[in-house]
Amino acid sequence: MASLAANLSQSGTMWSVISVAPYAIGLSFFAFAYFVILPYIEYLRDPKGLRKYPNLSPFSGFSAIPFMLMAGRGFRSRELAELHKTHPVIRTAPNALSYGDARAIKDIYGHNTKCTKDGAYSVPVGSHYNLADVVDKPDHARKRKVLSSAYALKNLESWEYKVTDKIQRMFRHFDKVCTLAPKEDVASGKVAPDQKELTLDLRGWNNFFTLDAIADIGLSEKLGFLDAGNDMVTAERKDGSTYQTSLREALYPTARKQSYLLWDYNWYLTINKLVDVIPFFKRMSKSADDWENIMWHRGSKRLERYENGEKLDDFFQALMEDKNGNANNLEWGEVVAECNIMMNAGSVTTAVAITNVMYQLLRNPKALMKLREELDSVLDEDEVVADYDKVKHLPYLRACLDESLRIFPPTSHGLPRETPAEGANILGDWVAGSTTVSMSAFVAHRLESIFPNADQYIPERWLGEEGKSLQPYLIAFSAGARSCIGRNISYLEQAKAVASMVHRYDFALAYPGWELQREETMNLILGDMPVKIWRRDRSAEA
Ligand code: HEM
Repeated sequence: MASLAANLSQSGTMWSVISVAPYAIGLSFFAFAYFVILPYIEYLRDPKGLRKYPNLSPFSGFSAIPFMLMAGRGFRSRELAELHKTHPVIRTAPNALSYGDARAIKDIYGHNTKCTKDGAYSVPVGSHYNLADVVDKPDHARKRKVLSSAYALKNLESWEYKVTDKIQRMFRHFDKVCTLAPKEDVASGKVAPDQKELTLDLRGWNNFFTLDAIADIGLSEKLGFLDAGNDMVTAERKDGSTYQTSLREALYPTARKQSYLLWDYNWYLTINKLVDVIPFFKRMSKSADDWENIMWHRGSKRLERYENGEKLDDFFQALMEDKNGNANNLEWGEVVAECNIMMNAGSVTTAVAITNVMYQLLRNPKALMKLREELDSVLDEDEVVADYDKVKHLPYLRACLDESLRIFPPTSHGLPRETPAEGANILGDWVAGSTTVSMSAFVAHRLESIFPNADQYIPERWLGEEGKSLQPYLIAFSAGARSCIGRNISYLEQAKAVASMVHRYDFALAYPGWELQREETMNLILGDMPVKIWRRDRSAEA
């Protein structure tokens, strides 16, 4: 009986295999034809004239997969920078060109460009666009007008006290974990400090700082990460239930997933769901939900205060009403979307920037010394947090910040733009309509023709008239109408934080030659930065 049943089930399995086989074969053939043969025919047909450009890989003319795989290797722009040394234009995908010549900056991103943001921005959008992902030019202009008062310098400087407060809180922790001043050989970076004395992860604390600061500037919200020493926050599901989660764990993996998958716009949404069968990607999707839920909770709490008539001095207030108190009448989804981008773009990038400068200064003691001299000449000896008025025009401080933004731009990847329907002239060449074009800031900043010894940290290059003439090639904040609206907030945070840290403390890296780990997602994010920290001893320096 048992063997009859086994035979029956075996023959049943066989029949079902036989009956399914034609469909499987058909499907495979269809997939092969759709994903390989047709794109290859299109590649040979070359209706847009893109075949004249060298391919990133032999497959790039008919598939975006090689470009997607590059993301997995961790630093796409660095690989592109190498390739662009010999090729000014590279075809990275069937419909995408990467540029490696500084003249392309104006053509692609400049004020007069006809290029717009491409599918990379619109495809993943939720219910409402925010200022950074809106594609339509008039809609962008409308949003930028509403938001420009929120981001205006005048508002910004009136919010300085919020940044001061966060630096004070950060320094309470720094003071607590300060170690004893080391011997000269450790202080000068020649000898590794005792590993037990690496009491501070500077990268983590810079991130707590920028998150606490932007939450206060934006939503009058006290996240309290600097007080707690961690980034646990409340998130709220749409059914009203709440839970605790790590903010950075919610924020970073979402960008990582997009950087792997977001290069075939037609298939992104499908691929994005399909890959969730793999736990590695599934975890990233959960992070995206957590991020939405965090922002939903924060936004709702702030709305409650607004509806209760509280007039708070923050970005949210400026979103809801113009300076005369007239309602802006934005839909609630749009308000949440703007808060979302402000918290996201407004924290990650500046934390990366501050960490990078500190890292560069520790690796370049002469630059650090020069900066100290400049700071000591304007700050009182016992001044804990640098007053922005005193440091905002210091040329060497600004040069240190800009040189760091140059050598490792926090948003490093090529920001994709689409040529208008009628095509566009780029580098003197006509490029057909609806083609994706981009130039990575990392690639632009490593051009030897503009930045000699481009791999070296040389703040002096930004000084004087010569330095001024380099500014158009610093595209860490992008360029033109879609350039960063938050750059002034960022410079304020960077200048105050770096000046105050350098003025009050001394640091040593984990060992001579220690390097900061970087991973390029949409941003160039950083690994931990363990340091030994101690209070500066001016008498010993004299
Ligand atoms: C070092 C710090 C920063 C860097 C390197 C940076 C970089 C950039 C870049 C490259 C863009 C263009 C993005 C694109 O075209 O896709 C951009 C746009 C934007 N950034 Fe920043 N950013 C920084 C700080 C900030 C801060 C502090 C905020 C907000 C408080 C902010 C908010 C925005 C917004 C809203 C946009 C979109 C602007 C538009 O399209 O009109 N950023 N940023």
